[in-house]
Amino acid sequence: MSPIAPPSGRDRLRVAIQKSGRLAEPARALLASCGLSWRESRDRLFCYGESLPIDLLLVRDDDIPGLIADGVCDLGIVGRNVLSEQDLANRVDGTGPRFRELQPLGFGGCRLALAVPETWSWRDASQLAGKRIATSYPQLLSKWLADAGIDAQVVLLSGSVEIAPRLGQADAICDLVSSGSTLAANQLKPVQTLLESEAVLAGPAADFDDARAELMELLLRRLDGALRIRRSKLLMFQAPRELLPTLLPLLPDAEAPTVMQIDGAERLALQALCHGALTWQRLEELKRAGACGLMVLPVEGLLA
Ligand SMILES: Nc1ncnc2c1ncn2[C@@H]1O[C@H](COP(=O)(O)OP(=O)(O)OP(=O)(O)O)[C@@H](O)[C@H]1O
Ligand SMILES: O=P(O)(O)OC[C@H]1O[C@H](OP(=O)(O)OP(=O)(O)O)[C@H](O)[C@@H]1O
Ligand SMILES: [Mg+2]
Repeated sequence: MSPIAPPSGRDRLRVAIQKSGRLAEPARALLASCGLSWRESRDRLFCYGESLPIDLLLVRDDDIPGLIADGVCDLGIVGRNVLSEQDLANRVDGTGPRFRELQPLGFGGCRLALAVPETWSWRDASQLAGKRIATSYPQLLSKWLADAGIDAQVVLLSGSVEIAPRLGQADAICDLVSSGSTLAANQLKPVQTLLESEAVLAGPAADFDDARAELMELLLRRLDGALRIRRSKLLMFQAPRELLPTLLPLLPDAEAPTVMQIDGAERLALQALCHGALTWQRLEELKRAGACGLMVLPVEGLLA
């Protein structure tokens, strides 16, 4: 029997991820950091789970919600933008909800935004009334327009949406934005965010009632740990003892630091596990407040 046939025994978990594209490598790397390893099929479409009974199916990202809904896959890693669009479509045609978001995964960040030509002077969304808006996300756009009480025409395009105003196909667009450089290159400006997106773990609307429930719990627990480690950094620095009350409030998302005395009692060496973003700005603030020898180290493992 081919390993890609729909699973008959329900003692393995099948996770769909993007075969190639923006989410492919980060999805695989995240699952590998949860201790999963696989043996790849010759056609590179299926990866058999070796360390755990969790297999991968490598597909187009747009197919992932449908594969979950049809029970071909148990879970999937896909952008919230794709999941929400297909969820709305299912709700509109009366077949949904058929899947749900289980866990945001912290990569593939972007937003679905309305953008208009740079030459427009933008006041508010009522300016879109009667206009044509090009998008690959007709459900999300139509719902947003309906909620805002705006009557506009949705023009469906499957790609290269940003060029539509220049080609005279549309007056405005609604597409994914990350750095904003594609909009700028097409003389467009973002004016309204419809959805903040990132890659998410998706699963079926109903809970599993067999061995997959336990496997899913295990995967969610490991994902939670792996994501926490990714966000965590170990910060080390030295400071005069009397500056401690000034420095500690600059570490709001740190656990209680380990404090060691050096040079008698006057100088301290500190190490703090920080769970938020340790930006350059934050490090500069600490330095200005008297910390020196600042060092940020990645965390490889955490066991509370
Ligand atoms: N500019 C961006 N920055 C960050 N994330 C993005 C960006 N554009 C898209 N994404 C996210 O990555 C997902 C996959 O994008 P990609 O361009 O690889 O998709 P695709 O071309 O539809 O791939 P496929 O061939 O699998 O259908 C998007 O659905 C979105 O969630
Ligand atoms: O704000 P930016 O950083 O410029 O990113 C936004 C662009 O990225 C995505 O396209 P992608 O590069 O994946 O091309 P494609 O969708 O046409 O394949 C998206 O559809 C936008 O066009
Ligand atoms: Mg796609």
